Amino acid sequence: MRKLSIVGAGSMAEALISGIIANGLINKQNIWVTNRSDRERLSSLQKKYGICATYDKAELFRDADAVILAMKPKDAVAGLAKILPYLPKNTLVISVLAGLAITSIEKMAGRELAVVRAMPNTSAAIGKSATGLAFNSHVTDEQALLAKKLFETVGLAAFVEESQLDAVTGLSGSGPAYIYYLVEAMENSASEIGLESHLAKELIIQTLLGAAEMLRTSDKPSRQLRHEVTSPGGTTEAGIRILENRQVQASLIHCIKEATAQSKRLGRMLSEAGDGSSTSVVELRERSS
Ligand SMILES: NC(=O)C1=CN([C@@H]2O[C@H](COP(=O)(O)OP(=O)(O)OC[C@H]3O[C@@H](n4cnc5c(N)ncnc54)[C@H](O)[C@@H]3O)[C@@H](O)[C@H]2O)C=CC1
Ligand SMILES: O=C(O)[C@@H]1CCC=N1
Repeated sequence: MRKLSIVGAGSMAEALISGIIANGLINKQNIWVTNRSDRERLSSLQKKYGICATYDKAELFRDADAVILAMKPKDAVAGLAKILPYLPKNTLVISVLAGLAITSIEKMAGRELAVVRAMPNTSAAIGKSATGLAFNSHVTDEQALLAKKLFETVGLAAFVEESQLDAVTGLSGSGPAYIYYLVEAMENSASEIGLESHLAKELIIQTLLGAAEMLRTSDKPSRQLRHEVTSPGGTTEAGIRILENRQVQASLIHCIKEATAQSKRLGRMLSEAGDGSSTSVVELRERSS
């Protein structure tokens, strides 16, 4: 790829930039980035990665093979209205926005576009994202492979049907937050059970790494691995009984379903907003709560 342009310069954009550069997929001077107005943020990215930054849309998009959309969904409609008219005809559009359907992007552009919709997660920052990718019929085989390669620089990438992307968002897009939530609870318990916080953190991290590696390398299903930790009449059994009594597993399933539903709602809201409706993200959140 000769040139990649990124619209939005937040955490997801930075994670992708660092992965792409570390893997040498694109020369850093050919990666361009912009944001809404935070010049300081752009210049810090420029200094840190040696990439280019601009507010000039013609310069940003000139000869770009691909453009990554990486603003927040709430900024999508206004942001896209400003940039879509400047997109060169054959440029591949890659959106990482939660919920935003490929047809909504095409509708907002008012023309046919080659669009890849991707859902990575923040572990992209350390090359460990789990990314789902879908694309429309205007995307060539070469473009689809390029998009996959791009996300493979930041971890695992797999093609899915676009209809599955809300589920990917609810499961692995938001997934790191669920794990951090669990870790918060483990950390908070440490002081109550008499462990010093630094030691507790090391024990927690190693426990997570070990469990993740067991899941990755063992043929045994997660349920069996759990049973192997759980001695009859032992400590794990006593602890898990509390989780079962409080329906923690059912709550987690509910959590993932709700995140998936929110991705769908965001998609509908963005589609309506793109059509000129005045529904805001805040209104949507209120409606769904
Ligand atoms: N943070 C996460 O865990 C994940 C986020 N995503 C998606 O990535 C997108 C970005 O998320 P973050 O990086 O976390 O957000 P962020 O808030 O860190 O960054 C958003 C960036 O977009 C820029 N922006 C806003 N309006 C703009 C406009 N009109 N033109 C140009 N730039 C504009 C902002 O200045 C900011 O640099 C979201 O759509 C989110 O759904 C996807 C997967 C995981
Ligand atoms: O919370 C969100 O909406 C974004 C999408 C997936 C993770 N973070």
